[in-house]
Amino acid sequence: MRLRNKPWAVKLVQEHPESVIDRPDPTQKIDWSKRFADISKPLEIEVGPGKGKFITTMAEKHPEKNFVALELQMTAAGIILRSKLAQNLPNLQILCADAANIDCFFKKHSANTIYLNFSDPWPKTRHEKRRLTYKTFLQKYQTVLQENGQIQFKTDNAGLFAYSLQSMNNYGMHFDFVTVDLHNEKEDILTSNIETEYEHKFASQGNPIYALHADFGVK
Ligand SMILES: C[S@@+](CC[C@H](N)C(=O)[O-])C[C@H]1O[C@@H](n2cnc3c(N)ncnc32)[C@H](O)[C@@H]1O
Repeated sequence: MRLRNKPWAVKLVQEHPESVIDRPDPTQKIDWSKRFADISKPLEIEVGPGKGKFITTMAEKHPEKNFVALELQMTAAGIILRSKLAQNLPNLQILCADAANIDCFFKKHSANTIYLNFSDPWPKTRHEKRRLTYKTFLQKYQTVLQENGQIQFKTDNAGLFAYSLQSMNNYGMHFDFVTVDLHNEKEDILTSNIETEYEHKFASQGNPIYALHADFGVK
């Protein structure tokens, strides 16, 4: 998804370096202890949050955790920042960067969950390496996640879901939860689900939502 460029979003990002790290140097680790009031809280990362409904809702509901929104597009980063400021979410930081460098920005084994929500499907075989569940991405997530840390993935795209199951299985990951119809799951699963913008759109069109939780097992 490519958002139309919004000059106000770029300006807002530039005015708030305390909340957004804009295209950092991948050779330098980020000192997150300078950005979160309490670094001992569990850290959760969403890769590709888009306009950020999921991550801002999570940050609001879970003040006992720290969140990082890792988003490629500056306009999306600005939209998330606007919500962060409006909702007053000190436990949310925005990292405007490519997830291909995720292992450069976080200490080893420092996060306990990585969320991949409605990632771009890149259906052409020649673009396989860009899919956020390609093996090189899985390897980087493994570096960043704690032992028993989880990847939580949701999509409306059957092809990307099948591909991701296969890619994670080939990598030796364990599946803790898999569904091909998240919105018709049991009540407790439904009540804990936080919808994303894409999820709301596709589910309201009657499309099934696929989801999985997977971990790398104890190394
Ligand atoms: C299809 S949108 C989904 C947005 C949101 N997660 C949702 O469910 O509504 C995918 C988002 O992932 C971001 N993205 C794609 N590749 C990325 C990468 N390598 N690193 C960081 N963000 C990425 C895009 O900029 C876009 O905002």
